[in-house]
Amino acid sequence: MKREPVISIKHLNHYYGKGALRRQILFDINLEIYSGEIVIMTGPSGSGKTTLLSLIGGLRSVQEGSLKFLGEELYRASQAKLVSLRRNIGYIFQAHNLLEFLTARQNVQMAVELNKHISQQEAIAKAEGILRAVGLGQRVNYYPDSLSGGQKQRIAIARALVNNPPLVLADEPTAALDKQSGRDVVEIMQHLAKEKGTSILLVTHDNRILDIADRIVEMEDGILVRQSHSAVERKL
Ligand SMILES: Nc1ncnc2c1ncn2[C@@H]1O[C@H](COP(=O)(O)OP(=O)(O)OP(=O)(O)O)[C@@H](O)[C@H]1O
Repeated sequence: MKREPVISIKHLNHYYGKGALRRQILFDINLEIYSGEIVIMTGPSGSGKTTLLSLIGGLRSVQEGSLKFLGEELYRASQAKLVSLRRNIGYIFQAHNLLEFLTARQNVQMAVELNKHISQQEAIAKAEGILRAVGLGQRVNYYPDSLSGGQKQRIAIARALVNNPPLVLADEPTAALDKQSGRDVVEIMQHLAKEKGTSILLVTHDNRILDIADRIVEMEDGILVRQSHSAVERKL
């Protein structure tokens, strides 16, 4: 039986600008990501990685080609469909985007309460549970300001994963961290993803974390120039 990919991209092109200023940024991208796979995307600055990530995340409209998330076509999808898609994706960015006036637990709890009609007690229990899983059980009532960069990034991971999304998108999650904190952060992501069967697409310049990937894809001038085949595809 052929497994349905979480993400399936075919002949995707993308352009910025209008008229004479219109410039093609992505060229004929083809990529599939399967359930539970960790895919790392590398490539020089300006090669189009963030653009591709934002298209996959439903943060931009697909202009040309096909991009399917769990079998649902995003090309010509309505805004309402994109909004509902975003609920199924966890986002982790370099700037962790935590709310400074909320504690670690409240930052995570808010993500739970946005998505589901569950009681406050349940939301608190879920938030505290995942904060323990990322090693912050002793810090649930701390404000981000009083935590280290690595600890803040772990809150962002907890927030991205707390609703068990099928896909997590991470853009340079270790860029602001020292070597050990960066390593800890990606190992926590790897561990939680494998435990829950979450797929992760992670953009990075950080060569020290490439070994956590099941597959590495490389972007150059808007073209996916190299991609190793995943174990899942090899088995098909
Ligand atoms: N909103 C925009 N409008 C016009 N051009 C843009 C826009 N966003 C990005 N670009 C251009 O598109 C190209 C690809 O940018 P993108 O941010 O996707 O690359 P990247 O590989 O993620 O780079 P980095 O590693 O530096 O984050 C760059 O030349 C950039 O200047």
